[in-house]
Amino acid sequence: MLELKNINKNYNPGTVNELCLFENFNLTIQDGEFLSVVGSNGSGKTSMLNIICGTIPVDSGSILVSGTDIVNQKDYIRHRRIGRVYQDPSKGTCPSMTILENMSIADNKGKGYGLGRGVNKARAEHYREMLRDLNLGLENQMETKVGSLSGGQRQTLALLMATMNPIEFLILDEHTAALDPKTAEIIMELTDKIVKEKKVTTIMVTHNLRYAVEYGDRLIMMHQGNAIIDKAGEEKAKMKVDDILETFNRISIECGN
Ligand SMILES: Nc1ncnc2c1ncn2[C@@H]1O[C@H](COP(=O)(O)OP(=O)(O)OP(=O)(O)O)[C@@H](O)[C@H]1O
Repeated sequence: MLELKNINKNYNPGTVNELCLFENFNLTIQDGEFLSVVGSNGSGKTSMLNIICGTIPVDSGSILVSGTDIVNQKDYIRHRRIGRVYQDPSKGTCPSMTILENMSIADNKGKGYGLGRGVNKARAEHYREMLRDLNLGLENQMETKVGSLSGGQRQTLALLMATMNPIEFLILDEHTAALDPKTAEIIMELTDKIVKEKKVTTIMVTHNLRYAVEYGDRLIMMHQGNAIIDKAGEEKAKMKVDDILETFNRISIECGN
């Protein structure tokens, strides 16, 4: 179980740009839950992910993983149990290295081999099988530099690399936003397959309301650092895109936008 407890976060404290984003923010995510997160620009979605990953510190509060507070744990330690895929397909992979080299580095993550562990025939064959499953023909391009792949191919590889080793949390930060509709659909189907197979606790931030409604077993909507909608189970299954749009429209009117 992942628990954010009484999280407080001020950006630029003591300056004219001070922003109190989270004030006693609480969120509990069950093991194996697939949580979709929607919300307007600036509502705090990415900040929440960064707080979980440890890339930004909190002012106060706890982040409990199975009851242990990791709030002071360094980000590189937390990353051992987290796979993260970003909006930008160029993040999460190294463009000047081949597919094979990229996969080898991802495979070595958290295993303490450093860069010294080479790729033997068996490992290369294992990667080839994983790539073959994607049906993108990447298994025949293992010596191709990742920088020459299309955005969709690269994002697929980034997702595969983020999840190829056992992880406890999969963090998806608008990971389909830069893709064309067909490729985005492929990535979402692959995401769903991976989440179900690995039963990994997943947090997916998306502006695609249809994906938020169709995928996952819980949905929250963020607004000014709060979760103003939180639906799971039957309630989530019954949700429609129009329900979320209605709330979006209501809060924009309330905020005078
Ligand atoms: N490092 C930072 N320093 C100062 N302010 C920040 C920082 N990161 C985010 N913010 C501010 O915090 C607020 C929330 O930003 P955040 O990126 O978390 O929102 P978001 O919901 O992910 O938005 P979007 O949908 O546009 O990606 C914004 O007002 C943003 O300007």
